[in-house]
Amino acid sequence: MIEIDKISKLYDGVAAVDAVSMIVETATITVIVGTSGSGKTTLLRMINRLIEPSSGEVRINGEPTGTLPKHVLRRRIGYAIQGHGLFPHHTVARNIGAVPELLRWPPEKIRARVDELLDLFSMEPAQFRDRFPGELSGGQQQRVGVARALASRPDLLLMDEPFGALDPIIRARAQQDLRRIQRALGSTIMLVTHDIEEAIHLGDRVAVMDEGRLVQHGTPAEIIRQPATEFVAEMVGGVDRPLRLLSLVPVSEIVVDGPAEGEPLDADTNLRDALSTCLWSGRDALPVVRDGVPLGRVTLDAIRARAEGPR
Ligand SMILES: Nc1ncnc2c1ncn2[C@@H]1O[C@H](COP(=O)(O)OP(=O)(O)OP(=O)(O)O)[C@@H](O)[C@H]1O
Repeated sequence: MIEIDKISKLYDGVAAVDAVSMIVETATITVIVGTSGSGKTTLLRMINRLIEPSSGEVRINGEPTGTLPKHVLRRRIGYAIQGHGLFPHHTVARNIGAVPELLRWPPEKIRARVDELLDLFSMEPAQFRDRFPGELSGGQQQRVGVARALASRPDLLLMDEPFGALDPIIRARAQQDLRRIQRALGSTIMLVTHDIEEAIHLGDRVAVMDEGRLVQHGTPAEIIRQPATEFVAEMVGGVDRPLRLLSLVPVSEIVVDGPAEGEPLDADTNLRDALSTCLWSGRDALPVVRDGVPLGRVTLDAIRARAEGPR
């Protein structure tokens, strides 16, 4: 568990971050979202002490970060930034293994860890292990950057706009991958973005910053349904709120017995995508499968009811 306790940063008497407190549970993703200049990056960097707080404290599993030597802290907290920061003259394997190497893990253990991470990121180890960053696509470089930050199994991974440089289609894939990998490894992640859609898709918890203050901290559904301030309401927008709610629910939640025609949907597909499939293909029910096994069907009426009704 990470406890952020009334942390502030003043620059010339002006608060870039103003008494922010929050608790981040282990094995969850917290997304910090806000407009430019709201203090997101400053908050993130105070956690690994790249920026010294003016006041307040951060505790990792009960231990105040202020008492840990910086090099120990950096090992316990991974940091991934936009642009990846890969070493261009080192292979993918050396880049990913950089921290384990520093920690003097035995070579076979490093190699196994590198291959495990490459596998998780859908990059065939034999094909990618010995390449250099310049021989990878932007999306692949981004994955190697995140794999490197996860390699030593940090207590916490901080990510600052990790997908900012990716085009929208790869970006959606990269977000899904991160979610899958975070679940598989049980990692604790704090991620900064200015993109509310990204926050809603990725976060177990969303923290909204405005002018240095934390104005709301809650689940994506809470942020959408009960925005705490005008600012949050504006950020999440009012018009397509039903669609946003649908994007939080998998079809498995409203699947019912019975047949339906056509291409099936996977049980993890969200209702927003299911709705667009219905509308696009002109069907009022879709078959649902999990791992290729039929589960039943999802109906257009049930999706509509879910969009309208309170939960
Ligand atoms: N070293 C500094 N000296 C003075 N002011 C600073 C410094 N670093 C940041 N600030 C100010 O603190 C505020 C918060 O900056 P921060 O970079 O945390 O915002 P942000 O939400 O991450 O913005 P962005 O999305 O644009 O990166 C801004 O007003 C910024 O100008």
